[in-house]
Amino acid sequence: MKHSAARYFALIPAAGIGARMASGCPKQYLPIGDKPMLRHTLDAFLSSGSIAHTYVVVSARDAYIDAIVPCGAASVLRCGGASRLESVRNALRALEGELHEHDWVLVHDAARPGLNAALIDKLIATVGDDPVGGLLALPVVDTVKRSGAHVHTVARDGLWLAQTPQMFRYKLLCDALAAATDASVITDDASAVEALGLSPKLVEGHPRNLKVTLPADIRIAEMYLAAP
Ligand SMILES: Nc1ccn([C@@H]2O[C@H](COP(=O)(O)OP(=O)(O)OP(=O)(O)O)[C@@H](O)[C@H]2O)c(=O)n1
Ligand SMILES: C[C@](O)(CO)[C@H](O)COP(=O)(O)O
Repeated sequence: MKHSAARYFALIPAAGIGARMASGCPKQYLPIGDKPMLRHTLDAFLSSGSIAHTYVVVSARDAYIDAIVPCGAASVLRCGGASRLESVRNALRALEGELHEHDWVLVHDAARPGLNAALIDKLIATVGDDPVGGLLALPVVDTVKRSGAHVHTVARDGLWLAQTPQMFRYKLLCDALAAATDASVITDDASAVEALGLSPKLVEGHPRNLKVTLPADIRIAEMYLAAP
């Protein structure tokens, strides 16, 4: 349920280099169908009536973003860091004084262009006024193996694959990320909140909201984005 007094802001970390994609430019600027990946992601928030404003965080040297963001449609924060954690933390610091402590922040990977307004509204409605927050995620459907000296199966009951957006109130998210030290362990916003002993709500997302990480993911994203 969306609360009329609540305000919802989107924060899109887009300061990565896409090393695993191994393309000529940062993957968030690769074309998917008729427009760059990041533009698809941005348009999902611009098409949602629930989002008061969208912020995109990029590296200080980013040479692509100005051609992507329609004038005034979103705010570009040139404070990207060496990790996703640092980029989000830097962006939250840059928004101090602009966001109120109870404002909701939906952090969403630029690399997940399949997001749509329906998934955004589902997350907002399902989280409601939860005291912690929540994230889109998918229940694991395959059998999971852990590699090592003796390969073994991990029980998949209760296992989910985290997606984004991950939504938390501004102050809680700032506090959680300020306390986070190891970007190799804190690989999403929810894990920083969990490290405080809190339990975010898991909201079932959709396979279309995949993270475009490897070259083969481009075709999958194109398929989903070609369908209305
Ligand atoms: N220093 C970083 C690293 C990542 N990201 C963003 O976090 C999201 C998820 O990260 P990932 O898919 O890993 O993107 P990259 O880090 O660019 O990919 P790779 O790990 O292959 O380099 C992406 O939208 C990416 O732009 C970011 O804002 N700042
Ligand atoms: C935030 C995330 O997309 C949730 O699954 C994921 O942790 C990002 O990982 P990456 O290594 O930064 O792509």
